[in-house]
Amino acid sequence: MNAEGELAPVVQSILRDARNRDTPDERVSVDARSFADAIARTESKGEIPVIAEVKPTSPTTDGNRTDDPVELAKQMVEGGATALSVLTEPEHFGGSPENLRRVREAVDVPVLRKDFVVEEAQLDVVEADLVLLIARFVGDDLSQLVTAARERGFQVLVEVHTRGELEKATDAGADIVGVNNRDLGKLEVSLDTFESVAPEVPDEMTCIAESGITTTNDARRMREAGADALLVGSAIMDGDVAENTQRLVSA
Ligand SMILES: O=P(O)(O)OC[C@@H](O)[C@@H](O)c1c[nH]c2ccccc12
Repeated sequence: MNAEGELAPVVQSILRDARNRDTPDERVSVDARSFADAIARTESKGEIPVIAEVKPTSPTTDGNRTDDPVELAKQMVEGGATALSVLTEPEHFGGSPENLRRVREAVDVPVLRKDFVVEEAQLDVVEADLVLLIARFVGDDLSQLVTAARERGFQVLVEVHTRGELEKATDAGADIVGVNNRDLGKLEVSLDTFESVAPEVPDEMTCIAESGITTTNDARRMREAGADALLVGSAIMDGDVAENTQRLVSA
């Protein structure tokens, strides 16, 4: 069975849509805000680096948050977010490249583009300080795609879910990895995933715990397991965004 056959049907349709979307002819050239520096600034204040995610909805979320993404982003920064993640996937996450463009203009922290990038031309859709590449979806082209993204000036976050994928990420020269606690096959979340994969992450890599982090306990648990930063969407989007961010930053 190929990797796609093991994916939840909704994830298969997300990938199909991503491949069929139009891409620009011109390459982007990004002057990226340093993610490492942003982490260091947060650490020096004795706070937990949190990447707060502007995610209007998702296949595993009830409802759709329709507030202006720029307002949400500003509140996240006010709450102490080290960086922001902005969904650009329109069909299943209510995102857009325009949301990212506007958010990046309105804040001065690094901004991650959250989408399902599987081929080079998709990189040119919009500028961002970091771009996400999901090891499971990119397959054998990971190393080429990492290089193509860096040539454009992006910092690259490679997402993994297993030790095998971590090895692929390492082989592809990744220096920032995110361990996704969500299994994209079943869409189930378990924080055990990070605890099992993180010890294998080489020390010199920046290691991010992704998904399913809700409470201050979860945040501390991920830090103890070796997370340099936490990527949090739903728990921040649900309610007062500034307050939710602040709570996790000072967990
Ligand atoms: O809302 P959560 O459980 O805090 O998760 C945030 C983020 O990790 C999640 O949105 C995510 C992780 N990897 C992705 C890839 C594509 C889209 C979304 C994601």
